[in-house]
Amino acid sequence: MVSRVIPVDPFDLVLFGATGDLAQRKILPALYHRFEVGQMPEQARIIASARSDMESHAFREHVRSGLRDKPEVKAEILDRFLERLEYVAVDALGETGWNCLREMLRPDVVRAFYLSVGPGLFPEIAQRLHDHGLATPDSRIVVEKPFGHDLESAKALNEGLRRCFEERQIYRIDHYLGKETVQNLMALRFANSLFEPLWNASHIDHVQITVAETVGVEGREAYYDRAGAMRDMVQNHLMQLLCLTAMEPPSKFVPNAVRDEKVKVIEALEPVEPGDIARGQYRPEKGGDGYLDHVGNPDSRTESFVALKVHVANWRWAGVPFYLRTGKRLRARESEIVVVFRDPPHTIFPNVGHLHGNVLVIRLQPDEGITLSTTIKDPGPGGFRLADVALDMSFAEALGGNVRAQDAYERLVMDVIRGDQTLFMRGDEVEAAWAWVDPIVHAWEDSRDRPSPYDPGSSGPEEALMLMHRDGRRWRQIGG
Ligand SMILES: NC(=O)C1=CN([C@@H]2O[C@H](COP(=O)(O)OP(=O)(O)OC[C@H]3O[C@@H](n4cnc5c(N)ncnc54)[C@H](OP(=O)(O)O)[C@@H]3O)[C@@H](O)[C@H]2O)C=CC1
Ligand SMILES: O=C1O[C@H](COP(=O)(O)O)[C@@H](O)[C@H](O)[C@H]1O
Repeated sequence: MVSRVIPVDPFDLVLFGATGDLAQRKILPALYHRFEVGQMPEQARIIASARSDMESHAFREHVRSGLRDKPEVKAEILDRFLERLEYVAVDALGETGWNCLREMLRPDVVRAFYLSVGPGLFPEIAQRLHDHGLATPDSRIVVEKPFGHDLESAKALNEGLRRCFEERQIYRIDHYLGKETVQNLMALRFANSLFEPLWNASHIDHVQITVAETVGVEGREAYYDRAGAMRDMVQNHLMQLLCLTAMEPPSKFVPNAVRDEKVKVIEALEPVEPGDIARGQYRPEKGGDGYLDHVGNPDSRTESFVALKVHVANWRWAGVPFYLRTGKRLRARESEIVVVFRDPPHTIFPNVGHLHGNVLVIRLQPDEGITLSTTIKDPGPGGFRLADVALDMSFAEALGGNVRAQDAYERLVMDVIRGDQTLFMRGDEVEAAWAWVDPIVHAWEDSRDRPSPYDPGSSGPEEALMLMHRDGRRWRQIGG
């Protein structure tokens, strides 16, 4: 299956923080790929910007050296892509560069400002874009995560941005929303008639959402030690996965209809009981370093793992627990949503042993796909026995081996140019998520308790396993 690429309108994309890690590792490669597939029209231009003083050709060489060794990058296409790049030095906190930037921008194309800089600079840059006359009524501003450290700081960021831009112009990135399978979750639920009638407390026993990473906190130690897993991952990525799993069908697939439904889920979340949370911090590896060494803070009480049981208090989900967990240095890199259906109300097959029954696994990464386990008759000779089998669908295989999956940033940047906010978080959504997270992290900060240590390469601390065991349930094995 080959999908047709529709070019977007001509644009000027100003990338602040263009020399930084995220821009080099994610945003510029994403733009290269959209160029390669023909989604960028002739008149599309990327204006890279940071404080460092350099000429455009030096910046292009910098980008070339980061991209040219990637196996999927073609030298001749890279040359043509680099011609679309200009560089201008701008100090977000001073006056340098703003006039130059204004002169470069064209009046008759889509104008977008991507702020790949620390969140402390968001209001500063928004204000200067406004004061220097660069922000037009139709221009767009894109901001990276973290969107605040708590409710108060998120409100301050929203106020800072809204002084200069309207909500319809603000694109708050959560890159999980750009992942193919995350969007497939909506397609699965709302483009099929099979699942939705069963998608409620009458038929679903519980839901598990796991985002497990093998990496530690390397490279972002200072930020992470202030944030921890709850702020870094649960407040945004896991919250979004929970919302898309639990929300009511929106009336249309349009930004505010989708986002209204997500906000209702967040507002329906019950406060979490302290006994329903497990926190962990990874130990030193044999002969190596652990979390405390990595962040250079022997007293750190920041969690690199968290698991929690969450309830969505509404008719659809009454009594259905959602178990969430995420952590660093775990056994495997694996993100999935597992929907465990209730057992049949009555079994006509005695002595069949324990089976898993119907479990729908939506795999976000790696090997994106969907598996539905069902119970069938075991074809073996030993009488009437039952067995679990998986109906397995890997997207890579289903869509043809030669289709390269789009990276989340590719989709999101092009959605900005198209002016589609569906996959971006609205201001009230972010604030609602912080309002739910704040009491949890503040309680940790007020207590002297430490997170439980866990071994690198494991599934997290024992307490996380107990969270489900005591309810008579089990996590799906990470990397299993
Ligand atoms: N890196 C990652 O994996 C992820 C990052 N993010 C978020 O993305 C944003 C950028 O992160 P990252 O790329 O890692 O950060 P870096 O520290 O690597 O880069 C920061 C960029 O901002 C520029 N900058 C800093 N101060 C100023 C200033 N006063 N005026 C103009 N430009 C300035 C820097 O360039 P110069 O020094 O030349 O001015 C540099 O280009 C952050 O909000 C981060 O939280 C989100 C998810 C993942
Ligand atoms: O936003 C973040 O996400 C990454 C995980 O993203 P993935 O696409 O690789 O799953 C995480 O490592 C990082 O700590 C966090 O800030």
